[in-house]
Amino acid sequence: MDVSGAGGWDEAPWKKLCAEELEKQYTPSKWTVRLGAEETLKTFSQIGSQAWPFLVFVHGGYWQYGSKDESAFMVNPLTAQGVAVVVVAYDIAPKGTLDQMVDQVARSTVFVQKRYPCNEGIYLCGHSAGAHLAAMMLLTNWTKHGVTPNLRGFLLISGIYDLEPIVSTSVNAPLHMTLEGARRNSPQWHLEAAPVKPADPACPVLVIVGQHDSPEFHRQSREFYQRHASSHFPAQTLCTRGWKASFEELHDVDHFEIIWNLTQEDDVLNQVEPWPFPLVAAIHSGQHGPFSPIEFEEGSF
Ligand SMILES: N[C@@H](CC(=O)c1ccccc1NC=O)C(=O)O
Repeated sequence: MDVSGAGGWDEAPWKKLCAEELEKQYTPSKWTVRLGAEETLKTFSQIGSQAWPFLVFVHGGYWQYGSKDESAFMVNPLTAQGVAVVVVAYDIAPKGTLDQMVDQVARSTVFVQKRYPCNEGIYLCGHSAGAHLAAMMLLTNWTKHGVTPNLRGFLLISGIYDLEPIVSTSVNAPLHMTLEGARRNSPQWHLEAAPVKPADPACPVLVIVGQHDSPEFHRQSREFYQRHASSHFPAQTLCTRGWKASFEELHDVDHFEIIWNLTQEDDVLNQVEPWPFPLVAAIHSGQHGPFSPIEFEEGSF
């Protein structure tokens, strides 16, 4: 078939247009009827940047088991109430080292900020080893990441904040942490060593432990939150470091029930009172959502 325009075909209509008119024809924003071109493009580019609150969840599993795919259990109660939920993937041991996992969670948080710059706050929530990784974000120097995430709250559930005791347990077999590596990745020790102050002093940090968590888990949470007379740590704690921290022992739950309960819409963690976060206001205002869960692989940005 002859498509050249020769051989009896009419000349293609667009060929009759001058360069300027052709340009206009192929610039859709010049044809909008309600908003101006610039405003339309700006509005459109923000469709994917809605002003939602984001809950970024970091799963536990002693840095060696668990995955994002098994850890989306809190998505429905939260998305139903207008909170976008991000379930973070990170390379567990033996593939990943503690340093890498900490960096991956930082980069995942930065991803959310860059992808959704209009977010109404990023709330970091972690369970167990995930609470440790989330807690490391309290001490992250964001300048090297090019953006400071809009962190508005931390929910640290049954976490470990001093990794030194872990070095002496079987948990360390696949982790290969040295004492130095353990300290480097211990938020409890960073509170003392690094002169990091909260970027937003109003950012609340809720440290939660289950009533039936072991005494060592209780001690870890309490001492991260606030110094006790018997503490062997240096003087700094979340409270003395200027964080708006609070501590909660959740009644009659163990290390696992404390997080299973997040699947329940009427669970205490999903209700107003123990959450000192503005997230609660967003959850209960009903002005957001419903939304789909957002999941992404670290490194996809
Ligand atoms: N091996 C551990 C399991 C464990 O600690 C765990 C399991 C699932 C999710 C979190 C866990 N702990 C910390 O990250 C245990 O037997 O208790």
